[in-house]
Amino acid sequence: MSDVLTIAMPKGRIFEEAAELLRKANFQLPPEFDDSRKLIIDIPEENMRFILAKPMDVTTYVEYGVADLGIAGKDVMLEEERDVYELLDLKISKCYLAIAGLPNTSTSRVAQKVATKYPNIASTYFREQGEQVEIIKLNGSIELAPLIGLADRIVDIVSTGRTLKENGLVEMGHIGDITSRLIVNPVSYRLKDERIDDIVNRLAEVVDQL
Ligand SMILES: Nc1ncnc2c1ncn2[C@@H]1O[C@H](COP(=O)(O)OP(=O)(O)OP(=O)(O)O)[C@@H](O)[C@H]1O
Ligand SMILES: O=P(O)(O)OC[C@H]1O[C@H](OP(=O)(O)OP(=O)(O)O)[C@H](O)[C@@H]1O
Repeated sequence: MSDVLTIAMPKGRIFEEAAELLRKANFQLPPEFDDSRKLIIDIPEENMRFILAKPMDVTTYVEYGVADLGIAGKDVMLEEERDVYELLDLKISKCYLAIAGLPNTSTSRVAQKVATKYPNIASTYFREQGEQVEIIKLNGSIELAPLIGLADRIVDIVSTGRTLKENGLVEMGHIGDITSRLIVNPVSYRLKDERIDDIVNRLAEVVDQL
């Protein structure tokens, strides 16, 4: 098993679409893959090991080389800025990063508060806009912040727009489109390039048909 290839899979909402993509590309994933609390799943037939990680941590496992490959949202890549290469846009888990707030929120006041799960993306964005803001890091339910006066605006993921709508918030800017990407550790790519290219080609064929 020395040349086993380790792939970091994000648990949560990306998992199902990623697993479907892998199966369409003919990776033989057992039923326990989707229905287990195990965090390490070996697939000897493919000489592969899958580790199941929090979506925000996938780039960390890949940067440190404990996973050769990983599937990560572009949002996580932008936020974490880890030393990994992006190999393929898997075009799954589509959403976008937006700025939002209550209607009629003024943007003129200096040092407005911005709540987000993505402090690096948010500070880069506002710096580029020449706006001075105070970033408040939250771990979820970001839309709550402007409703209770913790922040003036938020930077968060929008998918259907339902969460913004049901909380009376409006979009005030678009930061970027997000999909999940196949990423690789640079050293793994040098050492295992043939196997990795084969995986990329198998997945690319499926992605092209999406
Ligand atoms: N509506 C959405 N909201 C959040 N993330 C989405 C959405 N649609 C797609 N994504 C993608 O899914 C990833 C987040 O997945 P998920 O929500 O399972 O993890 P999480 O935010 O770490 O969740 P939790 O902390 O609640 O476990 C994001 O990095 C993004 O790329
Ligand atoms: O546009 P929508 O389809 O409504 O999706 C967007 C919402 O989904 C995510 O939250 P999530 O469900 O991950 O919960 P969280 O607030 O705990 O992060 C995101 O942070 C938004 O709140």
